Amino acid sequence: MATRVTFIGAGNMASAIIGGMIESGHSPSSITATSPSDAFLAPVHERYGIHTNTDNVAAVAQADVVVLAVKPQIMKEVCEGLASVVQQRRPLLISVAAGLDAETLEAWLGGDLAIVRCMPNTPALVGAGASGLYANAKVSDEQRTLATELMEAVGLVAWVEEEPLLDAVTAVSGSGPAYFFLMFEAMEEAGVRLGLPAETARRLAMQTALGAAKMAMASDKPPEELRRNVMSPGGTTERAVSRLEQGGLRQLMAEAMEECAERAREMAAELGKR
Ligand SMILES: NC(=O)C1=CN([C@@H]2O[C@H](COP(=O)(O)OP(=O)(O)OC[C@H]3O[C@@H](n4cnc5c(N)ncnc54)[C@H](OP(=O)(O)O)[C@@H]3O)[C@@H](O)[C@H]2O)C=CC1
Ligand SMILES: O=C(O)[C@@H]1CCC=N1
Repeated sequence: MATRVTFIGAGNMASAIIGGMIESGHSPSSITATSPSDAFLAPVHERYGIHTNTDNVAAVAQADVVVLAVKPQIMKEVCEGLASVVQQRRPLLISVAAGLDAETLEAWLGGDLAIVRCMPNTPALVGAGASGLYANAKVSDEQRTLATELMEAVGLVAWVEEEPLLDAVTAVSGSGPAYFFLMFEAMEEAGVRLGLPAETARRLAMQTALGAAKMAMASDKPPEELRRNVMSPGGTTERAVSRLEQGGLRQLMAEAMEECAERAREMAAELGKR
């Protein structure tokens, strides 16, 4: 029988993973998603053909894997409500919440449980996600393989052996799509200022990002060399890149990502109080 996966929460991140799983051939009938509101679940059911349920406990009672995909701020309440069924059923638990550490989640769920923390990102929806995974000591090799298979169905998987590194993963890839979307906005606005129709500037910017990522992933050359190949001496790219360097792009990126990781640590401290 197919592995039965229940998502607690059916929002942006859960929908992205569910959409990617189905796209990669996972049977919709083995997936359940929960949310407090039937009105919210109806379109999810309609769109993906999965089971939906407003009752978290009933949905977990049938699950082999439970993906905790609610906002960190309500995770304590949700976990405490699930503790009894989880202790009985003992599924593999995968939390996608930013910040919250495995020890805290395990305590909220009644203790002594296999917990994988996963930091995915929304491009999972199109099978191009990037996830960092960390397993607590109770996760078996089979369960690690199961978590890997589940997340590889929607993109790249990288395991980290030290839990705090998940905050770095959050800064790179969990929040990362937003950095590129912001870059698209900025490139579109600048393209329009240079006279292009907005739609043309947007499509060119996105295709360029896709092409650059594909090319860099297929190449054995580091990004720096690929960049230098675009920069003809005395040419246009050199002028643009020097402006970005003078404007402090690298330092700005370092600071933004440090803030991101710091926020994950703050959230853990704020929410992890038991
Ligand atoms: N968005 C992203 O790019 C990423 C998010 N994450 C993590 O994913 C998690 C979810 O984020 P995101 O999907 O963006 O948030 P959303 O707000 O989009 O989704 C949260 C979902 O949880 C549902 N929910 C609320 N209360 C309950 C409950 N008691 N039981 C079951 N479901 C409930 C909400 O339903 P309703 O709307 O009806 O309240 C909603 O469907 C967070 O912990 C976040 O840190 C991780 C990586 C990337
Ligand atoms: O912004 C957030 O808190 C979540 C976690 C990573 C991406 N979105």
